[in-house]
Amino acid sequence: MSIQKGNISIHTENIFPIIKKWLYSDKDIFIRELISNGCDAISKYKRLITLGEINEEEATKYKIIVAVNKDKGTLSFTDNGIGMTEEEVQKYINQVAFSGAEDFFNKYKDKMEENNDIIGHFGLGFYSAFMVSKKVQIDTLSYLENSTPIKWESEGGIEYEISKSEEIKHRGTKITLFIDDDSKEFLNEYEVRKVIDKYCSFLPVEIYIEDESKKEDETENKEVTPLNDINPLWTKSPKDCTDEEYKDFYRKVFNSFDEPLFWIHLNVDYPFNLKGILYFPKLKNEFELVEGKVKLYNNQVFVADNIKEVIPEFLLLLKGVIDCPDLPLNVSRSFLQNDRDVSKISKHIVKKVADKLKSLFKNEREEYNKFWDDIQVFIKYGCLKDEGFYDKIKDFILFKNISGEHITLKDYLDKCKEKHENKVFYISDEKQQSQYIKLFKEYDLDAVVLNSTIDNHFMSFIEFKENGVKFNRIDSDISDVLKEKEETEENKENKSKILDLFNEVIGEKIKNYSVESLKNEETPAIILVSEESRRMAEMQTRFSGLDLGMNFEEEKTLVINENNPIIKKLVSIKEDENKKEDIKLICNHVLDLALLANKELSTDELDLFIKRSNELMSRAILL
Ligand SMILES: Nc1ncnc2c1ncn2[C@@H]1O[C@H](COP(=O)(O)OP(=O)(O)OP(=O)(O)O)[C@@H](O)[C@H]1O
Repeated sequence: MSIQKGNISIHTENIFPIIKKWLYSDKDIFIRELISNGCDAISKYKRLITLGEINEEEATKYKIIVAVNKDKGTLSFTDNGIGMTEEEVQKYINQVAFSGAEDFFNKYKDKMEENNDIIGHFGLGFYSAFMVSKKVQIDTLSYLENSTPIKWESEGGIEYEISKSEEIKHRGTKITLFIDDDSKEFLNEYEVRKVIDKYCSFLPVEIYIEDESKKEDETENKEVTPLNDINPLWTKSPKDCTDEEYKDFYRKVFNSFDEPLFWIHLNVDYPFNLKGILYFPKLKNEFELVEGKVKLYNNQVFVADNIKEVIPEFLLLLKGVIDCPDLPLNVSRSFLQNDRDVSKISKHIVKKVADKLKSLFKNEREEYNKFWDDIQVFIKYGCLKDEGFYDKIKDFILFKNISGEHITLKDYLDKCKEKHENKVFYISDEKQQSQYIKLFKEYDLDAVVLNSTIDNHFMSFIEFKENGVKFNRIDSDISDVLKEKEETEENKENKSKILDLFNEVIGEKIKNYSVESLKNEETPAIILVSEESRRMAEMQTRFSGLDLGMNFEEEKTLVINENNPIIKKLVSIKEDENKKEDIKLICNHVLDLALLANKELSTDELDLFIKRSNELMSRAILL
């Protein structure tokens, strides 16, 4: 055949330098594009065999070979797929591939200054080869009988030359890139491997890498294994996968040493195609949350991590892989945002997650209880982000109670209905509130542990969603709950004596006083803080510097235990003039001990407390 020359039909002469500059940050995608093209060519060939159009050659091993050659400055991609005839090169390379580049340019030329995260999702296909090459050469031989091997060459992507190829002897295509001086990293086998690992780890055709500049003896005894896994676990049917396989896959894909708690294998054929595995990792602390990663694939080709248009934001705390062949993933993100199928997929994923939680709750409750501490932050976050998710899983939300059991809100409310209807008592700090927990146990009351940062929001959210339900911290006003018996006249009189005494000695330092007969005689008094005032005060601290219009202080009640021997004694010596000083010291000390058990004392309060303790000791010994 004679040599043909031509001009690629590109109207915008300077399109290439612009695209090249613009694509700079994502330029490694050309490797993904060229390998995917090879993979497509092999799939097309296989399809023709299935259709009976061609007879399968014996023992064909379909593969793509990526070869770096530092000496020649080339990087090549060879496949044994369908190949191209001269007409096809004219049509697909000169017209299709280049019109793709032109479309790209036209579509985004107005957005040149915007961020460039759409670039990786726009399939520039074959044209992307020019991002790193000064010259690109195609050698191809079509599967059709008596085809002529074709060589296509272009420097700079504007002009091309077609001639007969001397290089290619077998069916398939070899794309050779003569790497530009500013892209020399792609002549490094290790660098190329890294990019293949990133994008092509699960491509359905085996990929091999060779370094042609290495001497024969350097490569001789090396075991040749493909770089990718052509049958990743998500492509298998869930019933054929073992737990060990799921865990291995997790460790391999996410380079994690930890074990996932459980996983969901997504396998949808209708109304859209979706396959994938979502793992629930152990999330011991809230700061780890940012590490989640959901990798999105399009027919086993990696597209991007964490595309929030497809995967609801809160699920990005999980780790996983999603393969959506139906998604137009090579278009811009703004397109994805407005695509109805995309939002359907996202809803479907949320539903599957909810179904899995339900099934664990119903069928593996013991295990579910164990997982709860690890997944609770994720679930609560999900509920806050997506009310629909909350509605689906609200009956499977667990609360750990003071006996260490995991119960649902309904369990709790049913159990406590008689004593405090619709009121949920909670513990925000088990150590600090231990005195109150003890008290609750003595009274056979229950409280739940809600001690992570997200719990404050979560409680308000449940109060908003579940009409009438109120959360009260365990040290909030519990006097009603503690009241056990009817008051007698004698009782009342005694109470008012105690109240008078404390009012007189301590006065307005404490807003409210109350006297109760607590079961445990040892404790002289406890402090209770009104739930509302505490929430307001906390909000004020959180938004410190913000003027909320008034100054919120915690509203405290000192609950004095009339059963305590010290309190009893105080009442009996109340009128004794000689004991006035002792009474004052002890009343103040009772208050400080109660405050101390509730929260740390302020510096001034602590100062006074220490002074008084010393005085009390010296009085006990010296008087
Ligand atoms: N290795 C190959 N073997 C056979 N045909 C190829 C090969 N590479 C490219 N082609 C042909 O050239 C066409 C254009 O390729 P290009 O990568 O630009 O676009 P595409 O693959 O169709 O779409 P995309 O933009 O998603 O990559 C392909 O559709 C295919 O017909």
